[in-house]
Amino acid sequence: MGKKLIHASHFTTSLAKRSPKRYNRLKAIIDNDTFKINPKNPLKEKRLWKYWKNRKTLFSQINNGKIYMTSELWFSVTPEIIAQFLTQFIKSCLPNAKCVMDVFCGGGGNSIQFAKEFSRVIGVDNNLDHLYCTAMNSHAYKVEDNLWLRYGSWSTKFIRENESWLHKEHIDCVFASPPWGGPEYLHADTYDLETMLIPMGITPLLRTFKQISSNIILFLPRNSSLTQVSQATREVFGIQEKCKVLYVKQNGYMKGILCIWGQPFINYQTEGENVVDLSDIEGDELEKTPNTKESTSNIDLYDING
Ligand SMILES: C[S@@+](CC[C@H](N)C(=O)[O-])C[C@H]1O[C@@H](n2cnc3c(N)ncnc32)[C@H](O)[C@@H]1O
Repeated sequence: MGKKLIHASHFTTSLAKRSPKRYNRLKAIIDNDTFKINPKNPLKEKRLWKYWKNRKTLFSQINNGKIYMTSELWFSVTPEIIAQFLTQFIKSCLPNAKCVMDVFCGGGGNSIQFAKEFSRVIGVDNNLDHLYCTAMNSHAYKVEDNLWLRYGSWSTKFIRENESWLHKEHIDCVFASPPWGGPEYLHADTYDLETMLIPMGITPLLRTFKQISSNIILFLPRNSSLTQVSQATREVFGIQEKCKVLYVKQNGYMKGILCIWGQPFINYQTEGENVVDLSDIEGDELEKTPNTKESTSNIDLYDING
């Protein structure tokens, strides 16, 4: 199944055998350990200092000197506590799940946590440097046995060309943290999910995911338009379908929202004492805000504090 999938445990050797051209592009990076983070050498790029200061929130293992990052990954990786929460949430709602797909897997922030709980995790990314970082980082967390990686650009064409093995995988849940367009996303009052999200708007993106699994989770900017979330839900899944939105806060700072589709997730009580074991995270149902009345009546809002 999925001949083009590369097992994370032998990512570089498999890449060298199967795609020598791609391997040659990475060779100098591999030989020089370019992306390996030395915890004793703070980053030189000023714009990354704040991420460096909080590096342990991204990967708790980072000070052990086994984590690999590109410049872009510093502001892209999902903080570990959020990735852990999400994994536990999926596990609680889908206790028999085996296979989770992480589209746009970046440096493996999510894939690694998924691989701790699920026996088959498939990470997809169109940046070979990032796939390499994910593979190396999975070694740091000793979860490489459960992780397979696929180089490719997510699109309707990708689905068409990979339809056969994607269906054979029986993917229980698709998670995606698509690029938000860099830290500039915060300059807009409302983040337009149809025009600002990369590589496509929320509606076409959901259509691609729906072909793979009915359980879908997206990590989106905190200022995302809920009206668009609601409209996309109706357009892609029909008027009866609901979307659960979790507001994710870390140390009081809103990091983003998790938009969740699929009956097992919607039916699961994300409040009170029945919430998954969140360690120091708790869930409380939020009052619907005034601008989210009728047009977003198919959305349930919750607040998650880390
Ligand atoms: C926000 S990051 C994901 C971070 C990841 N969740 C983590 O915790 O490390 C988005 C990723 O999407 C990838 N990407 C951008 N466009 C893509 C496309 N068309 N197909 C696949 N991956 C893409 C980027 O290379 C980047 O690694």
